[in-house]
Amino acid sequence: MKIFNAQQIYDADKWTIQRQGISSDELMERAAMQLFNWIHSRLQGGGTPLYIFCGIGNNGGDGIALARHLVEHGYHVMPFVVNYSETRSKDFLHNMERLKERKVWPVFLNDADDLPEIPKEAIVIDAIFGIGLNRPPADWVVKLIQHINGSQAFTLSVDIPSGMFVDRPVADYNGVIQANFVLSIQAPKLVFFLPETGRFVNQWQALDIGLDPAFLAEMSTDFEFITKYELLPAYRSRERFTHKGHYGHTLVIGGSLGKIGAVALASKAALKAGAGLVSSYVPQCGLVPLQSQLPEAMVIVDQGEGAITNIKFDVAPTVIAMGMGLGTDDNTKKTVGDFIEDTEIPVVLDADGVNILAQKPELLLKLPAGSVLTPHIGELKRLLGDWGNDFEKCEKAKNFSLQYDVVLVMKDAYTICWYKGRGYINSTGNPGMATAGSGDVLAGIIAGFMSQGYDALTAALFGVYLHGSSGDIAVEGMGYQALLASDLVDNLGNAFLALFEVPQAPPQESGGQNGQGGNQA
Ligand SMILES: NC(=O)C1=CN([C@@H]2O[C@H](COP(=O)(O)OP(=O)(O)OC[C@H]3O[C@@H](n4cnc5c(N)ncnc54)[C@H](O)[C@@H]3O)[C@@H](O)[C@H]2O)[C@H](O)CC1
Ligand SMILES: [K+]
Repeated sequence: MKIFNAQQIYDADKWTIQRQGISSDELMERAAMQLFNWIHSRLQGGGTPLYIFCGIGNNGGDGIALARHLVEHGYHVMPFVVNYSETRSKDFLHNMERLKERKVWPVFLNDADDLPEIPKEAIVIDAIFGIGLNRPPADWVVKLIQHINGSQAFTLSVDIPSGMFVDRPVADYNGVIQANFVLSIQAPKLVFFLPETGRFVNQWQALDIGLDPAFLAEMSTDFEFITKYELLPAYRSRERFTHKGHYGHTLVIGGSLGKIGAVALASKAALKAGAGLVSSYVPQCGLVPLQSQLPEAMVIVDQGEGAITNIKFDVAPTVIAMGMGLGTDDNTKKTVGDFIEDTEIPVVLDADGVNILAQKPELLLKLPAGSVLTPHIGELKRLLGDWGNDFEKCEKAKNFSLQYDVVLVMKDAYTICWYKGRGYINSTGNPGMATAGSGDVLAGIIAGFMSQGYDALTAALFGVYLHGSSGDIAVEGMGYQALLASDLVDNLGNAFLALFEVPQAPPQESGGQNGQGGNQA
């Protein structure tokens, strides 16, 4: 699902109005109907008071039109106009007239003395600012936002939490609506997925208002939200007359004394992801533990006892997953550096592998074509240097991936994979996955996909998605705290099966429990 910027949304509006021969007012009416249907199907006409705070732009217009539908269906509606400007939009004014025709007169709020009492059992509908916010709100509007946040009432934001810009960092963290739920018009916004702004969005759902599909399909976007529907066309089924040689050979290089488990997790994950063969390259201390716990993998031992000191093997892997549990021994760093410099086999570099690149940036230019880096936030900082905010972080990550022609997997609550100037935002995962070994499993899955012939980007997208999906399935049976990285491996088969489950109802683009969500690896 494409993620549009504000200009693209305005362009799509214009085009839709022209192409479909409708007025902008009719488009707003579609948005209001979708908002109404969503609320009505949940409240079923219940008597909960609905406090609707509307700005004077089109976001406010959505709110006023919604108020009319709710009034017509007998809801207990308390509409307010947050009168922050004299420049009202045409469709806002139009909907105000319609509401007044129904003998409903919103209360106008003009300054901080006007803040209404909001009972905590009320539902607040926030339609103050939408994607048109272009400067920090006035102080009294910030006070209103704080007042709403302090009310403890369930808060539903229309399109985007008010006070949040759609394309730049928050100006004042105390001046943004803390939304329990966001009903986002047509598509989710990038800011829902970045940690600094995403924390204001607990759950969200996109409401399709029928913007011209051909126009949307043609528009190229900087970001895409990856669900199984984006991935399924790239899935390769297992053919009958094939053997293990058709599915490639993953070599996992890593481990040091006390950290052999990382290699075991990555190796098993690669096998579970479908690699035909997996070899694990470890120091000598890894031989017995690996052979005894993972009989399906072959083990190659380095000459070093407790750490890898001189990488040498005589197999011909399709892909190499490298870095998990390596440690920081000087000999290890040297042999890994030399190896990266010489090899032409695509690598999936994780953990200490990434740190070695950060220390020796000259190696970045030597990375084999089709390689993938999977840093967590700390490793990313070592690689890119610090950033001022999430937008700057994204810009740096995008440029890094472009400069070195690698897939950069930026692991976070919503992991973003960067390639060729685009960011692919993952939709699965949960905070239970913030646990030791989770990243080793991810690197193994991605390598397992690459070994089967998937290109690096597709392998990364499948890997990140299935890793998160496996975590989501696992926590259903155990909760967040008890999740272990090995549960992610054990549930990978179920995650594959879930790819092919047909939903009972048409798929709804949604995401959520953001305060609790994320596929931290
Ligand atoms: N296709 C769609 O997604 C549709 C979305 N709709 C809704 O329209 C809003 C966007 O409406 P817009 O009028 O452009 O902006 P806002 O409602 O966000 O209003 C802001 C308004 O006020 C001015 N402004 C900006 N910042 C400030 C400030 N700090 N203080 C005072 N005034 C400010 C700005 O110039 C705007 O005019 C979108 O979010 C959806 O909710 C349509 O209903 C249907 C199509
Ligand atoms: K809003």
